[in-house]
Amino acid sequence: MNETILVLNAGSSSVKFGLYQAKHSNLSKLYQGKIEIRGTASRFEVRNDLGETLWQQSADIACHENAIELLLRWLQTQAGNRQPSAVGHRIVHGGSQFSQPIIIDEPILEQLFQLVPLAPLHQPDSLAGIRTLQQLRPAMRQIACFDTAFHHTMPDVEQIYALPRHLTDNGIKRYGFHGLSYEYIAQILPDHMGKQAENRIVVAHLGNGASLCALKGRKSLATTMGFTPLEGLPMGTRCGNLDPAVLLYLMREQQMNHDHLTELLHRRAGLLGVSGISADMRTLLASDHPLAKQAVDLFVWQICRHIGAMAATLEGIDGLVFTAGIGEHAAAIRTQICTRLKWLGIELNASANQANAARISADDSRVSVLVLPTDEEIIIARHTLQCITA
Ligand SMILES: Nc1ncnc2c1ncn2[C@@H]1O[C@H](COP(=O)(O)OP(=O)(O)O)[C@@H](O)[C@H]1O
Ligand SMILES: CC(=O)OP(=O)(O)O
Ligand SMILES: [Mg+2]
Repeated sequence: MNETILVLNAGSSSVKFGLYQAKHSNLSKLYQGKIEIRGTASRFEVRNDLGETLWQQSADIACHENAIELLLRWLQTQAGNRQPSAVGHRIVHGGSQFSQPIIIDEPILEQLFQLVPLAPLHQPDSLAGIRTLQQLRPAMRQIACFDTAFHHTMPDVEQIYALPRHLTDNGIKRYGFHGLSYEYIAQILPDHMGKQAENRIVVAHLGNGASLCALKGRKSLATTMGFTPLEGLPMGTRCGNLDPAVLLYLMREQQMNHDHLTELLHRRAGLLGVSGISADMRTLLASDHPLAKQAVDLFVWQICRHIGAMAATLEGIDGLVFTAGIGEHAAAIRTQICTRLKWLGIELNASANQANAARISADDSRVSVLVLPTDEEIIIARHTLQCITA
């Protein structure tokens, strides 16, 4: 058995990818990289198995399909005979139907298309990627790995909204997302915390999309995202929690229809909407504009509130883990969060935090605070390998 597996992780602001060589059940990484989709300021980066930068270029990329085409061209010219024989996709919404990775066929793809309205920033791009590959590489097996799957362990009270029963029965309930990232963190947590990993842990996945997950026994007990990746924290361009009556008001008083509201809540709100400057945390932190500061303040304020709620759900907190673009790199944001959460028993080690070290809590901190780079791609590669060898 010798397979080369390509992993595609379509995020809301990027396509991350990995190429892995599978020999029997062993996976070794060949390349990992990222295409940041920022129009004319887009960047394409590839690292080798040691994490060293192998390739960097700026690019003009308008959408995820452009990004995948660029990646396939790069693989064709640079990856020699290591061309992928299977591809694993991160699929953000699996609805009630999918709780396990699955080989994609036409009926499954049709079911996934029906979930597009439930993840408008992600699902269309991942599914377009699947269609592109079906056309360009028809022989390649394609596997779907779901962001929602990890949260199937959440208790019913966490999954339901206070809505009439028939709506819950129709699938209008809380699914949770970033599950492939939480699955990775849950797997590596014992390496950093030993037996404490089984205790009450809050993971903060803070990227362009942002959510929290309460882990107990390394399983998901609660999360901030719900029916769609719009609920919970404010994000790059998403509003997070909102009084639903705001929508009723906008529909009635400003004649906003479904398309206006989708655009407003998913693409024009969040850090971008509040600052009027950018959805990108790097830009906001570098700006001295008062509205950039207010957007960052709101982000931190809401994260702290929700970490408090997660700790209440867990009946205490023993560990806090930061991950994803902002969580892994923005020391200033971690400082602001941890300073406000001192009352929970969190003490930061300032120099470790500045260095993005794995453990950033002070030795006498009751709560361990960690920074753990996520790796959704390796989780997808493992699931993909299991699926094609099953
Ligand atoms: N060095 C950094 N400092 C602050 N924020 C950063 C840094 N690097 C990346 N980010 C932020 O991380 C976010 C993207 O996170 P990421 O997890 O890659 O997103 P996604 O997977 O949703 O596309 C952006 O808001 C970006 O500004
Ligand atoms: C679910 C989600 O918001 O994903 P991302 O953060 O990659 O956009
Ligand atoms: Mg992401």
